[in-house]
This record gives sequence, C-alpha cells and structure tokens, in this order.
Amino acid sequence: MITLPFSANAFHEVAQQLIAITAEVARRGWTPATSSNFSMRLDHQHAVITVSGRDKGQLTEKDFMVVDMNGQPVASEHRPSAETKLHNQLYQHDERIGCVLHTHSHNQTVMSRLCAKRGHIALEGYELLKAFPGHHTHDASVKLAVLGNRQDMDLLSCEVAPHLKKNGLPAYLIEGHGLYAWGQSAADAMRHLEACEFLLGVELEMLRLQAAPSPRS
Ligand SMILES: CSCCC(=O)C(=O)COP(=O)(O)O
Ligand SMILES: [Zn+2]
Repeated sequence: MITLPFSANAFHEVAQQLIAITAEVARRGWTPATSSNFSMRLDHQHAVITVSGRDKGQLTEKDFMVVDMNGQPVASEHRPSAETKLHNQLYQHDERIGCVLHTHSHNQTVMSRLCAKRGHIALEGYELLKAFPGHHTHDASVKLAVLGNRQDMDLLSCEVAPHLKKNGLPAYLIEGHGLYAWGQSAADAMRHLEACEFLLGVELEMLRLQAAPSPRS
C-alpha cells in the first residue's frame, strides 16, 4: 500500500470545493481557452492545484493534484499549473490564506491593459468595497495593483512581492493577463474575485460612457 504524505480524505474534500467554484467561475466566462488556475491549501506543507492546461470548465478530481510549498508535485505524474509559484507565494506569505483563484475575464484583461502604465486602478465610492476585509464604508479609495506580465514566474513573483508587503486588497491584476484573488476560505476568495470583477466591469463601463459623445451633442 502506498502511504501518501497528505490525507486522501482532505484532498477529496478540497477538490470538491474547488470543482464547485471553478464550474461557476467558468460558467461566467472568466476562464477562456484553458486559461486560469485554482488552488486551496491542504495542510501546512501542501496545496491542491489544477493540473496545467486543463479546460477549467470541465474539471473533475483528476484535474487536481497536490504540490508542496516549493511547487513540486507530490504523488502525481502530472504537471501543476504553470503559475504554481504565484499560488505558493501567497500561501507562504500568510498562513491564513487558504484559497487562491486566478481568472482571465474580459473585464480584467481590458482594464489591466488600460491601467498598466499607472500601475493601479483606484476604486472609490462603491458600496461593494465592503466586500473586502477591513472596509466598512463606500467612502474610501482603494488601489487594485496592476503588475507587469512576465513569462518567468520567478520574475513575476518579484513584481508581486512589494504589493503583498503593502497589505492592500486581497487581489492584483497582471497586465494583459488576468486577476489573482485570495482569501481564508474558498467563499472568501470567491467574494473577492466577484467584487473585483464587478468593480472592473463598472469602471470599464464608466470609461466607455465618458468616451462616447453625449446624447445631446
Ligand atoms: C492558455 S492561458 C496561458 C496560461 C495561463 O495564463 C493560465 O492561467 C493557465 O495556465 P495553467 O498552466 O494553469 O493551465
Ligand atoms: Zn493565467
């Protein structure tokens, strides 16, 4: 009998939670063309993450695997997500982080390109800011960081590191790429992802309306 260095029951439970969330995220169209990746902390030393290259709208338990906190596969022949390093960076940054969701929605991609030079998107005056931890009023201004994209995950994680030190929103955008959002639980991470997606959609709509000729002119 093979002894696994993690609990098979815990893997099953975590994979089922991720399957439910990813099916919903994919249904909303935020995971085109096999993009996106999803993970949850399994225990102190392990995380469950999507296998690289899978259609994220069709995930079953076979599309998840376990990695250690250095991103090495554990008891799996599969290749973990190409972006495993960014997930592990978050788990190592804060022991309380339990789930990381990465998506490539239309709104995330367009807004990341429009705001890349500024390096952030200011979100102000929205009741939905209260979806983020520590925010109790619409009357606030928070910055969603927009980081430069890189193919080298070591370099990309270096872009991310200063953002994590600032203790800002539990999310960041990568230019022309997509959004990372996280939380203590899968539900928290999903709430943060949904709030970012909604607010980016509203900001994009406002930019469109400001650019359009007014109906009276
Ligand atoms: C086809 S999208 C390019 C890779 C990417 O950005 C992504 O999110 C999916 O990569 P993975 O290795 O996790 O499937
Ligand atoms: Zn990606």
